[in-house]
Amino acid sequence: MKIDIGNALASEASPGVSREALDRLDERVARAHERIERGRRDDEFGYAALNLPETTDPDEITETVAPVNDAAYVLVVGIGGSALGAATIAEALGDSRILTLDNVDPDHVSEVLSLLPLSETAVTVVSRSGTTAETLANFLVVREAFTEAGVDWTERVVTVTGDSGPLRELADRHDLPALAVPDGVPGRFSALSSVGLAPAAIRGHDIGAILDGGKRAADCSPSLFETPAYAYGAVAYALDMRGAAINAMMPYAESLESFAEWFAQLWSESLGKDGLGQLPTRALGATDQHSQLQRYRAGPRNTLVTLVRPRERPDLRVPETDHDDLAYLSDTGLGELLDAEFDATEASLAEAGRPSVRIELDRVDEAGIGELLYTMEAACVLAGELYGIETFTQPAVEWGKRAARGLIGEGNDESESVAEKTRLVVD
Ligand SMILES: O=P(O)(O)OC[C@H]1O[C@H](O)[C@H](O)[C@@H](O)[C@@H]1O
Repeated sequence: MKIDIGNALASEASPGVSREALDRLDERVARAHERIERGRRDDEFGYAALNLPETTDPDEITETVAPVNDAAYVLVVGIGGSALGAATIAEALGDSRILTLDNVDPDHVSEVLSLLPLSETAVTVVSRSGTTAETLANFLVVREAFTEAGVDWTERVVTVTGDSGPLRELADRHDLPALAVPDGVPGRFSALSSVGLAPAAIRGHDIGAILDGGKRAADCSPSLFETPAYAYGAVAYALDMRGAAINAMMPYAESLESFAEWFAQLWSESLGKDGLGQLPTRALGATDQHSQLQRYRAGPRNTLVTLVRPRERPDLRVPETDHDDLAYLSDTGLGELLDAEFDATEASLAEAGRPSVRIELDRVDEAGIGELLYTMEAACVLAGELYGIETFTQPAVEWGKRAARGLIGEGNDESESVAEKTRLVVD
């Protein structure tokens, strides 16, 4: 994987970071690296996630899901870090038979359940805490749909959860295949564990190759000039400090659209603390080139655009035509056109002096997605060290989670403050 930070330099863009500032920042990166390595060595909470390519056992996952590996479809029931990694991997591998329920929208849940052939569907129900209301509510609905369809749900469900909690009790009571969420790994950093890999394993994908991709990125040296993950984390941090409060993640591949969603959780839950942190936004090239690019290039100077693409992709030729006006398209490929769009967007931003970073992976395949996920996680951990915040907690999200539980349950302090909210209603 290559990361090009040239268009984020102060000589090219505003906000931008000067070479001298980068050299100074590199000294802080070296100290942060030491801290990260210590955390990895001691398997400290959060830092342990960066060991997953080594510590995750792909055979254990494959063996545990074996009772359901005849499934034509997999339905992932989870939310946040318990869903986005699996969805990102499924999309990158081009597997549209892995579907995700990560919202409690009744119309959507009903539609998904009515479309799936349940007797040929495996369900992975995933919750680190085992208590998340959306996941457990969806699971109860899914379970009932199986029963109504005359399918024994206990034969179709795999659980992925912690050592205790309601989901673990359920797995024990019904003797369900159960995978453990590894200790010390927050949900948004768990893509390279059973959490992200179990659905792909059920569908017969080579999850070992995904982990091998992670290993390729895991050997970090203490300099941003040598480690792509650190280059990205350090530059994003430095640009934020200079006013780029928004980080627009813009992959040029449909197979990476969910990756941008996964990145948004990683970046915002990890770094949005103490009044700090970039707001990650999601875009897709070339589609959003025809909408959001206007704002990136001509709006406030507060946005870093992160452009991501594979260096190789299968192409699809554009047929020849006898229309003179379209002749320039003849004998090109859609992939070639997409690459030209990527280059044009990058140049357009540079021409207006707006910062961008280019991330290129070899291919969107098992190793490619493993490497990309790991690189962004390491970038995020590095950025957290530079900000000096607690990267691995999410107290603001937990508040909302408790309030929602209080509102539909017996009430609590958080749900009371919902009722006390000031209203100024216009009807
Ligand atoms: O895996 P669970 O315990 O069900 O949690 C699912 C999600 O819940 C919350 O929203 C957390 O802030 C997320 O980080 C987490 O990924």
